[in-house]
Amino acid sequence: MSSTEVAAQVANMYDTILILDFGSQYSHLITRRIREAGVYCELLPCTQKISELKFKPKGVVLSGSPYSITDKDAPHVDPEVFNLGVPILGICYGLQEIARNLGGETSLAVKREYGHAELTLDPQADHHSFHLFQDVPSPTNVWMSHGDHLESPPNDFVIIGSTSTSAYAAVAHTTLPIYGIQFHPEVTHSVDGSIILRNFVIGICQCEANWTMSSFVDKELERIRNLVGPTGSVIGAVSGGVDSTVAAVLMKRAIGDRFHAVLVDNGVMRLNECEQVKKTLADNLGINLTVADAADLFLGRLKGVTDPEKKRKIIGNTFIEVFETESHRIDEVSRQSGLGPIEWLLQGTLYPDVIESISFKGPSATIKSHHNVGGLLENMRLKLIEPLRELFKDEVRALGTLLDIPDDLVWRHPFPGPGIAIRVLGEVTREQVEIARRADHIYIEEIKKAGLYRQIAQAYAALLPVRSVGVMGDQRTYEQVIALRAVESKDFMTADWFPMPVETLKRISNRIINEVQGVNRVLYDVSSKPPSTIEFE
Ligand SMILES: Nc1ncnc2c1ncn2[C@@H]1O[C@H](COP(=O)(O)OP(=O)(O)OP(=O)(O)O)[C@@H](O)[C@H]1O
Ligand SMILES: O=c1[nH]c(=O)c2[nH+]cn([C@@H]3O[C@H](COP(=O)(O)O)[C@@H](O)[C@H]3O)c2[nH]1
Ligand SMILES: NC(=O)CC[C@H](N)C(=O)O
Ligand SMILES: [Mg+2]
Repeated sequence: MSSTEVAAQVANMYDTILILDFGSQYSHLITRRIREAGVYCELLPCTQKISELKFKPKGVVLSGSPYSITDKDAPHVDPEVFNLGVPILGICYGLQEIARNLGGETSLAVKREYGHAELTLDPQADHHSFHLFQDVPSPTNVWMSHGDHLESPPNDFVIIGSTSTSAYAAVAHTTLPIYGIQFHPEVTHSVDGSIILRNFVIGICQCEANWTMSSFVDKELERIRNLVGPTGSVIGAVSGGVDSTVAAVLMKRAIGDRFHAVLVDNGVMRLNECEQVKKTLADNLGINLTVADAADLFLGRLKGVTDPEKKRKIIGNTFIEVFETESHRIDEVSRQSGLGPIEWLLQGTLYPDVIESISFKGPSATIKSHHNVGGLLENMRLKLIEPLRELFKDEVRALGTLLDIPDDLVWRHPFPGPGIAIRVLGEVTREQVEIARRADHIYIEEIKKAGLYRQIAQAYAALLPVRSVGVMGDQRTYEQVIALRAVESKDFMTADWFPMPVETLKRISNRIINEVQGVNRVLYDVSSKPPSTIEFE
């Protein structure tokens, strides 16, 4: 089954809003806000042919765009969208696109408008039974980001809101449920933006607000069972991270022991991590788990390697090799015990990955080659099952809580596939991994003690490939340096360094230097992303 077919399956189970993406940097936020209103929505590129749509939306949102509507190569929507007979909301470029299709006029603005604006509502002007601005005070603060504007709206459109610089900041058709707004309701700077979007999807499109994690669980369990059938078996790699754990627990609920989880001990996991994951997943959550001990194999292949990309490639390729060997073994055992062959591979793909891959803007430049299980499929001839592909990270966390996964796992910071290997700069040896591991363990322990863990998106200790001079017990030391990294981030695409309290830093530095042999200096990383990245390699 193709991934669009899977998406359509889900879209057909809920009242769904279709968001057509013209490449705006805020498009995914429209999706977020609508989901927060409890309504399911799908983001598709603006080039989507309406006749090829696999579900019937209850309403359509046209996003903003970096293009100017007057550009020769500007993207345009399939005009059939206006014949769907469902409500339409155009945001910024989307408004201009509505005007272009329905006979209005747009032009390049004299001056760009970026930032706050005060929107004054004209309640008289909205003739529809449900008002787009229901419960919104007038004036209200909105966020503008545009160069072009409406010169005149199409026939039968009236103004329902304006600002001092935009006469047509909000317009509506007098009889049809078609709306256009020049500002961005999806960004938090538009203070009543969420209410406006909720008014559109629930009040105007009349969607049922049934997108909740508990309804998702019921429907998803049913979908998985139908997909896999009464005898099918599924295999999946689990890391102990949030995504793979939630996906694994969902599979366990759906098909029990016909789901086989594999944890690869690559020798570069955190301190005691493999034992802990085994305890939680197998002992507490009852998942059918195999731990493949491949630490020697990984560390052997990493010997003498210092180049970050080479390390990543070695770990990625070795991971695939180990996982394949394990899955053949499990397949064999499964056949012999009468459970049937393994036909499916579980992946913890999330919605941001899906958005990225269908992005209207196309793929972005490779900064680092991320290791995940994507490379497995070609050789394995397994069908893919991705129960989280409709969810954002915070939805995955909510789902995890609902599935009774312990809090410390649900709120765990992300951990990269290549693990500590990309946090030990220079050659990765067993001894170096051990130093980084111990320092990291102390660091995280103290962050938790200080009650800061949840405020931080990701924190870890890296071991730098340099030595510095120190003095301990009147003796000269010449030892290594630990760098502490902690960042705040929503999506890990951009990040700011976390302002760690000085007292906490003092305690951490003191403990690391005293307790971790081989370290005599601790630094705190104050670089944001960009221009740095979150990981050192
Ligand atoms: N050591 C490992 N053993 C088995 N599978 C792994 C290992 N490391 C990574 N994976 C696989 O690679 C996938 C991608 O890793 P990723 O870190 O993005 O997700 P995660 O670990 O599930 O969650 P999180 O993002 O919270 O760390 C995991 O979901 C898991 O399937
Ligand atoms: O599963 C993963 N496999 C990888 O190879 C990998 N490399 C980086 N990361 C994580 O991605 C986020 C962004 O990291 P960077 O700013 O270093 O690119 C951060 O959360 C990183 O921890 C990885 N995750
Ligand atoms: N944010 C937007 O959608 C901007 C649309 C268009 N690029 C403009 O400048 O008006
Ligand atoms: Mg991980």
